[in-house]
Amino acid sequence: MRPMTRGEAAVRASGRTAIEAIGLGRRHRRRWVLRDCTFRLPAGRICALVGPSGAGKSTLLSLAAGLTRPTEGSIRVRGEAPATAQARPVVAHLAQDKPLYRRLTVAETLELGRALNPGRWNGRYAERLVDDGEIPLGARVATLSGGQRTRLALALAFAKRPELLLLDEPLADLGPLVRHRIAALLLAEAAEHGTTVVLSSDLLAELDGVCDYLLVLRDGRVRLAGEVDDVIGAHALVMGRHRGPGLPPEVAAHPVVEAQLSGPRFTALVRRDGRVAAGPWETAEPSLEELLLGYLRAPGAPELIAPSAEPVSAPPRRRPGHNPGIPGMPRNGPPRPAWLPGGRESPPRGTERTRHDHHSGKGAAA
Ligand SMILES: Nc1ncnc2c1ncn2[C@@H]1O[C@H](COP(=O)(O)OP(=O)(O)OP(=O)(O)O)[C@@H](O)[C@H]1O
Repeated sequence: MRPMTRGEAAVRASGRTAIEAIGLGRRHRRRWVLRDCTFRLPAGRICALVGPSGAGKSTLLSLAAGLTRPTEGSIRVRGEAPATAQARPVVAHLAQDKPLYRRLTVAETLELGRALNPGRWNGRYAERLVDDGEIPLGARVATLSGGQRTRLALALAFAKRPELLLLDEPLADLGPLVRHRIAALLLAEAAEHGTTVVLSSDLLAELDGVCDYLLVLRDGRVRLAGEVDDVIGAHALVMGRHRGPGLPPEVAAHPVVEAQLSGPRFTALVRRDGRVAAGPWETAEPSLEELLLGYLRAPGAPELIAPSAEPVSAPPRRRPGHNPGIPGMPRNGPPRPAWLPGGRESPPRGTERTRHDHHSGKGAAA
C-alpha cells in the first residue's frame, strides 16, 4: 500500500462521500442497462470501475457526470445531484471517445479549457503535461496520435483541478510506458489534492498498486465494492489436488466464487469463511488481477458490499450469507431484527439457492 500524504489523509479522515447511489437504474428503450445499484464511494480514493464489456461502466460514469439521468433511484456527487451548479465545477469527466475539437490547435484547446473553468484552471500544469508528452502547442488536434489526444484530454481534465475525476478507459490507447506515466500522474494528483478518481479499465494488471478502491459491475449490477485491501483479504486462492469428483469438502465449505478442475488438480477462488483448513493444497491471498478475473468469469458470484461502501443515507440492504470475511461485518450479515416479519427463519427469496450453489462449489465453476 502506498504511503498517504497529509492532504490525502485529511480528505479520507473527513469521512466525506464522493458518490452515493441508491437503487440507481437506467433503461435504454426497453432494456435495463443499470439496475438496483446501491453503493457509496468514500472521498479521496482511486477507484477501479471494472466489469465486462456492456456491464454499464460508461453509463454509470455518465450518470455521475450528470450527462444522463437515472430512470429510477438516485445518484449524488458530494451530496448534490450531479447536474447542479454546485457539482458541475468540481467534477471532470473524460469520456471513452475523448471528445476534442479536431480543428483547434493544442494551445487553443488549452485556452478553451481556461475559458470554461474560470477560477479553477491550472494552465501551467496542463502545459507541463502536454510538454511532457512532446506534443507541439501549435499542432492541430486532428493531426495528433491517439495517445497524444488522450494525453491532451487528460491535461484538460486534470487542469480543472476537480474534486472528482471520472475517467472512462483512459489508458486503453496508450503504450505501456505512457500508461505507467499516466498512472503515476493519477497517483500524484490524488496524493497532492485528495482528488477522488474513478477509473474504468479492462487492464486489470495495471490497476494493482494504482487503485485502492473497487467497484465491480456485472449485468448492470454492483457485484463487489470496497477497499481493495479489505476485499482481497476476504478471499483466498486455493490450489492443490482433489481426490473426489469435485472440490475437497474443506474448500467447498467456503463460498466458492470460481473453481477450475483440471485432471487431479484444482484452483478455487473462495470467499474465506474463517481459516481454510489445511490439506494437500496451498492457500494464498489472490492478487487484484486474480480476484477480478475470478469475479468476471463467474456470473453467479454473490455480491460483496463492504461496510465502507454502504450508503450512509439509506439503510443497508444486506442479505444473510453475502458478506463473510469483511472486517467490521458480522459473518452472515447483520441479524434480522426480531420485530421484522419472517426474522432469521425466512431468508429472502433466492438466498438459499445462492448459498447452496456456492457451497457446493458448482454454481460458479468456469
Ligand atoms: N444510448 C444508448 N442507447 C441504447 N443502448 C445503450 C445506450 N448507451 C449504452 N447502451 C447499452 O447499454 C449497455 C451498457 O453500455 P455501457 O457503455 O455503459 O457499458 P460498458 O461497461 O462501459 O461497456 P464497454 O466496456 O464495452 O465500454 C450496452 O449493452 C450498450 O449497448
